This record gives sequence, C-alpha cells and structure tokens, in this order.
Amino acid sequence: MSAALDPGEAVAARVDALDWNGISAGLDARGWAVLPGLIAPGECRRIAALYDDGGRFRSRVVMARHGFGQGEYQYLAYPLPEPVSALRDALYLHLAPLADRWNAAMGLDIRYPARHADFLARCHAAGQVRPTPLLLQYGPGDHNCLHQDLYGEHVFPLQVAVLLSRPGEDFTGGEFVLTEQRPRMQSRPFVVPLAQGDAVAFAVSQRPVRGTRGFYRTVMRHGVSEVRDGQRHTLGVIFHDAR
Ligand SMILES: O=C(O)CCC(=O)C(=O)O
Ligand SMILES: [Fe+2]
Repeated sequence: MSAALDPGEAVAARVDALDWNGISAGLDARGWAVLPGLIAPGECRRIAALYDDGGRFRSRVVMARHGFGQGEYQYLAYPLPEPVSALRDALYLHLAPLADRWNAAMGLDIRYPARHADFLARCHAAGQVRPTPLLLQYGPGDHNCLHQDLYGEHVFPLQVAVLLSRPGEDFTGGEFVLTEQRPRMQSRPFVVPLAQGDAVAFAVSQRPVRGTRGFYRTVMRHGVSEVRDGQRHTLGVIFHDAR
C-alpha cells in the first residue's frame, strides 16, 4: 500500500486559504480560473497512485470505446478517499454563492444550498446517486475530446480539475483547453497554464457574460490536447452525482 493520504482538514485549509475574490473575478471574466498550489506534490503523487488501487473505483472508462478521445479514467466509489471528499465539500462552499449569482444572471431559478451534503441529497433524491469524482490517466497519443460533464437533471454549474503530474517532466503536451461558444460568433479557445498541484475551476456547460443589454449565455466545453510523451494524471471534481 502507498503512504497515507492527507487528512481532510489539511486539504480544506488549503482551499479556504485561496484568494476567492480573485478566483470569482476570474471566473466571471472568462469562465475559468486557476487555483494555484491546491495540492502539495507528495499528495499529488499519492492521489495519482490510487489509480492502480482497483478497490477505490466504481467503474472504468476506456475513452476510445466511446469516441471520447484516447486514454482512460475511473470514477471513484463512495466512500471517497478523505482528501477528495474534503476537497469536494470545501470547494463547493466557496463556489455555491458564485453558482447562485451565475444562475440569477442567466435567468435560471435554481439556487444551491450552502453545504455540499445538502446539494447531494437533492441529487440523490432524484436518482443521481453515483459519485462523479474521477481520476484520469493519459499516455503518449492520448487526449480528451471537448465535452461537458452533465450527468442528469441536477447540475452544479462549476467544476474543478487538479493536475497531479509535472508538465515538462512527467509528460509533455497534454494541455487543459476550454472553448467558449458565443451566440452568433466564432468560438473562443483557452489554454489553461497549470503546474503540478494547480487546479482549474471552470464552467460545466454555460455561463453568463455581461453584454450591452444585460447578460447573455455562452456555452463552454473542456478537453485535453494530445499528450506527446510520458504519463499525465488528473483528479476531476464534479459536484453533482450521476444517474
Ligand atoms: O484531464 C484533464 O485535465 C481534464 C479532466 C476532465 O475532463 C474533468 O475533470 O472533467
Ligand atoms: Fe471533463
């Protein structure tokens, strides 16, 4: 067995110490923001090593079989590893007010409870009971096609991905990318600069953009460009559960 994972409190403290005003401003401006140094290097290695611990997961997806790209991922099973569970709860606490604000700006009625457990109860009551946090593993030639992580009627509009490997050392290529489709305009691409342990928070499927006459909605998708060499691991944190 690998070394013990960090306790949840340590992870939650790192989340709480982030500059949430700056992160919210970034999310409002472009639909994504980097959360720098969210996970320490040793913890990144320990979380990535969970990939080979089959007992932690509820299912494995080989992306090429579904036309999702090339590479694979596994959905964690409940109970989630402590740092992942703590990360999900702590991130949600800071993102829920933003999610409410975004929904109000987009003219959507749905609002989010302050605590993640209460939002999960809403998902579970609607039959969305399967956990969505996942670990992804990419080797040379692997990539993740542009997509949206929607798993049922209940959607939390933001999600987070943590880069567990070292760009330039563990792997090359493999950039986290986003596209934003604006009404009657061409799509805008983003490449998100991430170091090991950095996370990116981003819009799951749509976000409000301030126009000259109030807000309009744009459609966002995310993916990963081809990994040229080495191995790349990420942890995906999605706040709604799946049907
Ligand atoms: O591997 C990545 O960086 C992207 C992972 C992803 O698609 C997700 O976390 O939803
Ligand atoms: Fe995704």
